[in-house]
Amino acid sequence: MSVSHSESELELEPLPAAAHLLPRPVFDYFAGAAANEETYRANIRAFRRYHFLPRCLRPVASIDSTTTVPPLPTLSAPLLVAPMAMQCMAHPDGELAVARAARAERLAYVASTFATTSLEDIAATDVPRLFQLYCFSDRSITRDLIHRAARARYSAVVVTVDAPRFGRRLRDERNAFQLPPHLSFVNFAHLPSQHEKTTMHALSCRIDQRITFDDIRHYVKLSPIPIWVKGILHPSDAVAAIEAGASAIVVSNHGGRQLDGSIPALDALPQVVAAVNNRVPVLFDSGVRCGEHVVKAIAMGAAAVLLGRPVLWALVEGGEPSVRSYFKDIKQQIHITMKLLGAPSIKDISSDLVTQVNMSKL
Ligand SMILES: Cc1cc2nc3c(=O)[nH]c(=O)nc-3n(C[C@H](O)[C@H](O)[C@H](O)COP(=O)(O)O)c2cc1C
Ligand SMILES: CCCCC(=O)C(=O)O
Repeated sequence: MSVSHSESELELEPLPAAAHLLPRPVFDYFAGAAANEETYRANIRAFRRYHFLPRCLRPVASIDSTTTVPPLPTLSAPLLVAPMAMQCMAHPDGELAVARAARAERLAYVASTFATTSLEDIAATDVPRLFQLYCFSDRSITRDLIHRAARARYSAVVVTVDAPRFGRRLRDERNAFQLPPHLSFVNFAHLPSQHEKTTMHALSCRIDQRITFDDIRHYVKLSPIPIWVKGILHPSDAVAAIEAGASAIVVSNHGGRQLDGSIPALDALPQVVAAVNNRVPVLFDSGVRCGEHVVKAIAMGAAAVLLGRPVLWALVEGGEPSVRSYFKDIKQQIHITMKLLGAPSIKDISSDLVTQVNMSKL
């Protein structure tokens, strides 16, 4: 029997309640991905191809999921909130609600360059924090953002390298998606042009399409705080980023929002981990939907995982309390998974505890 496209989508990821609470163009911006959204779906499906190979009779009465990814303070679990733009479209409290929930649960927050709350106001929540940076052709803007992040005591700057331009997002094109008029890109409040402060296209046109690893080297020298690189899939790029001075790598395909047809991020992880060879922490995002996914990524070499869209759905549903209860839920899922896997601490989640299904035998 043939399954209709929408039924197979629902099996992959049930439609979040947020779908009914948001204006269609906003929901589509959050949920959507590039072109045919194949990579988006493949990211989530990839987790089904890796299975746990649990160990038994190990002492699991107490589970410790605390994790340290320098230079962040110790986290209660290996979880960060992925940088996601324009969170005030999801809820009036936007970035502040998510940051406060993360702080309460001792998780870290990555603030987007294109946030609708200033990086200084996010810092005032005192959440363990990183600042995600898009590099602009006008280098004074980029330098200014780095120095502001350092002054606001962000632990590191996370440079996104998979978006020299934004992906071909057909839903946004169809909806002529724009930031709603009551919001603006407040990190750019000082720019003279009102148009640029409020128009996604105008700002994104300013992203530097010529940056190379030499520029990463340049920003590493210039930055008072460490530089991480987000959006790596190719192992050679991971090595080049480390040689340029990156202190951590985030394996990600931007949740399928950039190059459709890219490898599922989970499939890219083991080779990057092997190439990095413990020189710096490797983090992971794209398609993580539950605690079991987090533990699989850790077993495959990730030091920690960034949570994307599910955080937005919780934010839409009920602001800070809903985000906090989402964090509690996923931490509980991680604890149960670790217990049943026979891995009482994060360092016990070794690579032999996950095995890839041999597709030819299925
Ligand atoms: C609505 C939305 C906005 C995003 N904005 C940014 C951003 O400003 N900077 C960035 O580096 N990544 C951004 N991302 C990508 C996320 O950081 C992350 O890589 C992605 O959400 C992971 O995929 P998942 O949500 O399917 O798990 C965004 C993702 C979404 C869904
Ligand atoms: C203009 C904001 C774009 C943020 C982004 O990276 C994304 O939507 O994926």
